[in-house]
Amino acid sequence: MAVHIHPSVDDGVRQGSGSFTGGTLMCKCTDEAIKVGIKGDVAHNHACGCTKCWKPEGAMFSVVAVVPRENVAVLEHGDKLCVVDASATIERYACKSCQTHMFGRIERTNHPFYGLDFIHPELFLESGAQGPTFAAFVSSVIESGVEPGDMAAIRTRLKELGLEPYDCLSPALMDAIATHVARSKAG
Ligand SMILES: N[C@@H](CCC(=O)N[C@@H](CSCO)C(=O)NCC(=O)O)C(=O)O
Ligand SMILES: [Zn+2]
Ligand SMILES: [Zn+2]
Repeated sequence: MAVHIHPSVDDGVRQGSGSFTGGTLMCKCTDEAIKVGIKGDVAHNHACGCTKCWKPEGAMFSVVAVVPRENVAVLEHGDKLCVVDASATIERYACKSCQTHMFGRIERTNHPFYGLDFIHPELFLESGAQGPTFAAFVSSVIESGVEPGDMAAIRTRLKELGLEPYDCLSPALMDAIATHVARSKAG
């Protein structure tokens, strides 16, 4: 079985230039496209198998990364943005016309990732942003209809691409979450 993860990684993961200074994300509309400016490079770029992250047509995984929220600015056609699910931890701002998610924002100030926005680097008009380095919420693709029996091949393919598969986030991010929780409890 040929396993397709995401069009931007299926031919091999492209590493970032290491000197990416930011760029513009554009939605898929051919007319009046939304543009969002991002300052600086992305961090923690990963393939995400969860049901909530935006994926291009036909992709099994999303590719999503974080940037400081103050580095995100809506440049054009922001009137076309709407929040997909206001009850979600990450409020994802999508284009009303083409459904592309432009950025996801956490408003809960006590959340471990408060201050970071989630974006999809494939929407950059420029190349050179950091590439994905792991795969998160891999088992969650089953919730989108993937056959449980296909999971072994999917995890093998992710490893082959250098995207270590995890069923939640990477150890570094899980440690960051646990550290935040421990410090909050310590008051
Ligand atoms: N099995 C669920 C998992 C959804 C989930 O918890 N997603 C994570 C990762 S998104 C980017 O890595 C998360 O933090 N979600 C918070 C939110 O989406 O608001 C499923 O697949 O739906
Ligand atoms: Zn659009
Ligand atoms: Zn996700």
